[in-house]
Amino acid sequence: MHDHEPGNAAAARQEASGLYGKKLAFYGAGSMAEAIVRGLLTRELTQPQQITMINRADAARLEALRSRYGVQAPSEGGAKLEALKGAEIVVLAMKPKDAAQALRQFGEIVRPGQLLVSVIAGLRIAAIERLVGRDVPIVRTMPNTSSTIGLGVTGISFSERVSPQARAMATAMFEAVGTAEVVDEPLLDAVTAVSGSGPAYAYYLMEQMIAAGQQLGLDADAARALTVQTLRGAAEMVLATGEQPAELRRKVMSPGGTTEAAIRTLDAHGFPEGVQRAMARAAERAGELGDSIEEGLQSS
Ligand SMILES: NC(=O)C1=CN([C@@H]2O[C@H](COP(=O)(O)OP(=O)(O)OC[C@H]3O[C@@H](n4cnc5c(N)ncnc54)[C@H](OP(=O)(O)O)[C@@H]3O)[C@@H](O)[C@H]2O)C=CC1
Ligand SMILES: O=C(O)[C@@H]1CCC=N1
Repeated sequence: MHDHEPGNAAAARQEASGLYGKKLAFYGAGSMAEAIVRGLLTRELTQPQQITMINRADAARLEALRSRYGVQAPSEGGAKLEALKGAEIVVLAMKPKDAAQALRQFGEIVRPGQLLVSVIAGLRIAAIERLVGRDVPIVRTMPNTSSTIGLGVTGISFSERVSPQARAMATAMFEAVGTAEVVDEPLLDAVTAVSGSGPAYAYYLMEQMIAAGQQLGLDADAARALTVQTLRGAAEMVLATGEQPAELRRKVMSPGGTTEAAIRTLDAHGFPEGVQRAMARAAERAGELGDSIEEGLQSS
């Protein structure tokens, strides 16, 4: 799937990651699972026949995944369980509200040596251990959907049981679809607020800029093209120059000019405080999701 590089680059990545040839089961086959699968296949880190995607009920979704990626996506219950049992790496990728039940089911069939990788917001390593056993190595992560195009960023933390090789493999899995930062587990809720949910803030800003551009007389296509390239260019400028965003902003803001007028208006409408409050609330919500999963485990 990767057209513009010599085959030996893919082979080097495959060797470095240790993922190639490993059986991967995605327990949950929604947006986030698809983003990772697509990224892994595009980077040729593994092959479609090594991947099984499992959901609860949506057969049309499974058919779409089979035809889009050539992965295994069984619809029959026994085959789903077999795939979970047989996988060397199981990626937990259902919504937090569905996690307790799914983990309970997995706890009955888990076998030693399997590596569990969770992408579930809020779900703590201790809660996973309670159901599947303390001997199972667990990787808790917070990726984002930009993994689809290899531009994701993922926060990662490990339980004590994760071996150095498994740490390297899990990190390589997410580096294959972007960049990865290892953080202490409690910081994953902050990562969720910054980069897990973050693409949505950028899209929301784009929505508002496109709508405002249209109000100012641009047609929809022009407003979209100008907005998207502007945000892309701004992100690339921060990376390419290494300068602080505040510094780059000052270079755009001529004294008494249009940008200053706009930024003052944003400040008057509470933009900085709004962003800070929004992200604090996202982090808090991640904690609440974790709490509610643990309450579900207690009531079982
Ligand atoms: N979307 C995002 O931007 C990000 C999401 N995440 C995390 O990823 C996880 C998944 O999110 P997302 O992909 O958006 O969610 P989706 O709703 O798109 O997908 C959830 C998937 O889980 C499946 N599922 C639910 N319960 C079970 C079960 N008991 N057994 C098997 N499959 C099950 C669903 O199947 P069915 O449709 O058949 O019910 C569906 O395929 C969440 O925990 C979220 O916190 C993390 C980072 C970013
Ligand atoms: O909104 C959510 O809960 C998930 C976690 C981060 C992005 N999507």
